[in-house]
Amino acid sequence: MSEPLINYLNVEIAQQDACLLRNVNMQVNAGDFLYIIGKVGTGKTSLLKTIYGELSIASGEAEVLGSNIKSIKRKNIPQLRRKLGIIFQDFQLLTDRTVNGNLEFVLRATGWKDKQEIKNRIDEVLEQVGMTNKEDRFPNELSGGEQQRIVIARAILNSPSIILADEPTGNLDAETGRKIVELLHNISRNGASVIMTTHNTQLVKEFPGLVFKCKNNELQDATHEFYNETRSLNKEEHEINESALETTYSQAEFVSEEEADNE
Ligand SMILES: Nc1ncnc2c1ncn2[C@@H]1O[C@H](COP(=O)(O)OP(=O)(O)OP(=O)(O)O)[C@@H](O)[C@H]1O
Repeated sequence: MSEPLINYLNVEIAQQDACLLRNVNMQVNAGDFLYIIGKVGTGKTSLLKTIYGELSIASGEAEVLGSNIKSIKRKNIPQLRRKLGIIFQDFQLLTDRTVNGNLEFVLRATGWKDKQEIKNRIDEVLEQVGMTNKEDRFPNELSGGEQQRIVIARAILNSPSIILADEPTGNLDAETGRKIVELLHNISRNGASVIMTTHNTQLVKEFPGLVFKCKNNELQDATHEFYNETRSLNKEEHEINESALETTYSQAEFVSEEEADNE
């Protein structure tokens, strides 16, 4: 099997000397779809920041696309970031440019020169995110969901092998959020790895992936806990008939999620 795209070994992540996560062990392989969940302030965003070189790791060993994150030189960070697609919840499109202008800006900044190639690539990514015919719109002429699609289009322009999405559905209504996660899943099916932080456990259930939870200063593998549904049922519930079981389970799930959030 090929090397993981991201390999973290016993990494400690801190903000201003306050330890957020310790002993982080995380391997991300091509095509993985990985959710990072956890309560507010538990270090999800900080973890993503270490991947794109915005925050140094406090200790341990970390490699991202062959770069050693601990020893990487500041001048080499832009080069690493060009191989990543980064998506934030506040869209950060340039408001004084059209969709086309936003996408062209990134392509030119990353070395694209040929006018026709630029046009073709913009057409391709807009098609991929279902936004053809919107290239002349300014960001304020688009809905939140449409803006987020353009941000995703921008993130995939240079065919990154890793996409980092920090709460990409945070500002969107439930249905639009679903469509965005569906789109990210489709992109990962084409080979990119996606790492997405979220508070929306419903989406995590609906679109399965690997699940890591920031809790008690650790990054815990919660994948099994999420998808092994029978685990949250007690013995009595197993004895009731099948259709009642389904209803009971969705309630039990809801309660246990709330309990988890209230911990
Ligand atoms: N630049 C910074 N300087 C100092 N402390 C910071 C900085 N950024 C974040 N922190 C602190 O680090 C902790 C973790 O923040 P982080 O943004 O990683 O959490 P999170 O799990 O992503 O939270 P949320 O769910 O609210 O997005 C918080 O207590 C936060 O106040």
